[in-house]
Amino acid sequence: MCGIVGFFGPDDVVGDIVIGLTALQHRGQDAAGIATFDDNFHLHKGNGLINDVFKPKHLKKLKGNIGIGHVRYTTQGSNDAELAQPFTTSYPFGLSMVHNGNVINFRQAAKRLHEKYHVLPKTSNDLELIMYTFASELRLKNLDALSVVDIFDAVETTQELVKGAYATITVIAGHGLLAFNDPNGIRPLVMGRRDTPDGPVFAFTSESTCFDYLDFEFVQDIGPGQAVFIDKDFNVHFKNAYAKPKAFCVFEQIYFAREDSVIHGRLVARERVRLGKMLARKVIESGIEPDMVIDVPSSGYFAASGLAEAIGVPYRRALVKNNHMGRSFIVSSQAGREDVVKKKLNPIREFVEGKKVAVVDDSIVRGTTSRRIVRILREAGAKEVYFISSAPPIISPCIYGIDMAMSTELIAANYTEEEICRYIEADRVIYQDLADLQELFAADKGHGGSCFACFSGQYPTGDVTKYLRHIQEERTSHREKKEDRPTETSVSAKAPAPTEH
Ligand SMILES: O=P(O)(O)OC[C@H]1O[C@H](OP(=O)(O)OP(=O)(O)O)[C@H](O)[C@@H]1O
Ligand SMILES: NC(=O)CC[C@H](N)C(=O)O
Ligand SMILES: [Mg+2]
Repeated sequence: MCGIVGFFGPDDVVGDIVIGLTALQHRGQDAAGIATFDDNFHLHKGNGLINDVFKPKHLKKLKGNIGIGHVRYTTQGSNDAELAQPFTTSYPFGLSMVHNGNVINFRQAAKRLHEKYHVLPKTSNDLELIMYTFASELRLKNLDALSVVDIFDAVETTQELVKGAYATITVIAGHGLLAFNDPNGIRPLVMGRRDTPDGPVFAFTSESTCFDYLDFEFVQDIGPGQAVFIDKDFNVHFKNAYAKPKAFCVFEQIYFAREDSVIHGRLVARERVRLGKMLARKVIESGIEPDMVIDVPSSGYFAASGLAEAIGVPYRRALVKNNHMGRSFIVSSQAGREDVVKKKLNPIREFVEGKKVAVVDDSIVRGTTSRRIVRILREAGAKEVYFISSAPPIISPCIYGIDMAMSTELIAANYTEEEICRYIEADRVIYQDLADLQELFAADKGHGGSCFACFSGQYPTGDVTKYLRHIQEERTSHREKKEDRPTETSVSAKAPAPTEH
């Protein structure tokens, strides 16, 4: 996943961009980049967190009243700084683009770029496919009198040709700021506005939490296939939604997005409490009788508190997180993920000693976190440990921007619940039911359609068998080359062989 922002107003926007990106740091930790435009594009990007990449001397050079920013969590190509976003191209007009998501017809789109538009992308970042397809379509218009219709026409052709998930923001130099989403609206993108004495500032960001920090009014979500263009006179133009069914990523609600964001009318924190409450039925049916419910920080908290409330068992924060460690799940190697998990969480012995503990996390993906948590809780004296996931078993790769691209690395795709329970050394593992999750996010409940592909194997963009095969082969050969072989506890190249304890 990545985080994207774009701002356009009467004054320099770099300050807003930095604050916006900082609020989105949970969406990407590999790299960060900002491009602004005054008479020229000013671009700075590099590997690391916002505070590592942007020093005052860089920010000083990022002049202009229009600009975009990106925090990257790699899903295509390498982690090299060269592949960090934004990307820019000088023709037509000068364009700079960022995106969140993942293109799934990479080869076909690259071939078309080469054969039809005579463009050779410089890197293996899928952003180039979106940007050059859009740029090439725009080039076919009358550039002396470019109209909003022309821009939306080029967007629509791009949406037809480029398959997958992509929420995008583009600066069109001298013309304005454009945002558009893929036809299914898989990734989040919201629009906001702040009025100043000198005129309005418009913003597009991955999540609404940015607007709270920046004092912006939320205007609307950018829906499936929708595009919004702010022209140079600050007029706002809309291209309506695409005819495809909306398939918003439900994993954003479960894990990825920040709890204080509102996405498609739903406050993420509230949905997580609901997910926790929904688990009560399964917990009661299982016959376990925990003395306390605890959460796995950071993202297990709201579900844990919901479950505790629903089953009438005290909630305690009994795992302390080292706030200097980021998200483990978005670290790109298994060894790195294990290292983060190890340094990140520490149990409070006095709270758990002699207790039957129900520990709630948002999800079990590769099993790295859950296995470690159960172990440290036992070492701290817990009598029994029940591991409870507010997400259903993740059985299929995500091909839309969350880096769980191979089924071999998904523990639930390869093992039964009993085997997983033995592997993580828990006394019981309980998962959310998929049917309950689908009921909570049903189309008729205001959310308007969700993507459940990682839980159900049903992909909203059609038959993706070829792409899944391609990505499995590519990742496996990449890992073999890097000799990132599985460690004893690793599930990165093949899910673990469950053992008895
Ligand atoms: O089964 P795994 O492969 O370990 O993946 C699942 C874990 O990864 C995420 O946590 P992460 O540490 O990334 O972020 P968080 O601090 O926001 O919970 C998620 O919240 C789970 O705890
Ligand atoms: N997670 C994302 O949204 C990644 C965007 C893009 N595919 C990249 O790797 O840079
Ligand atoms: Mg976690």
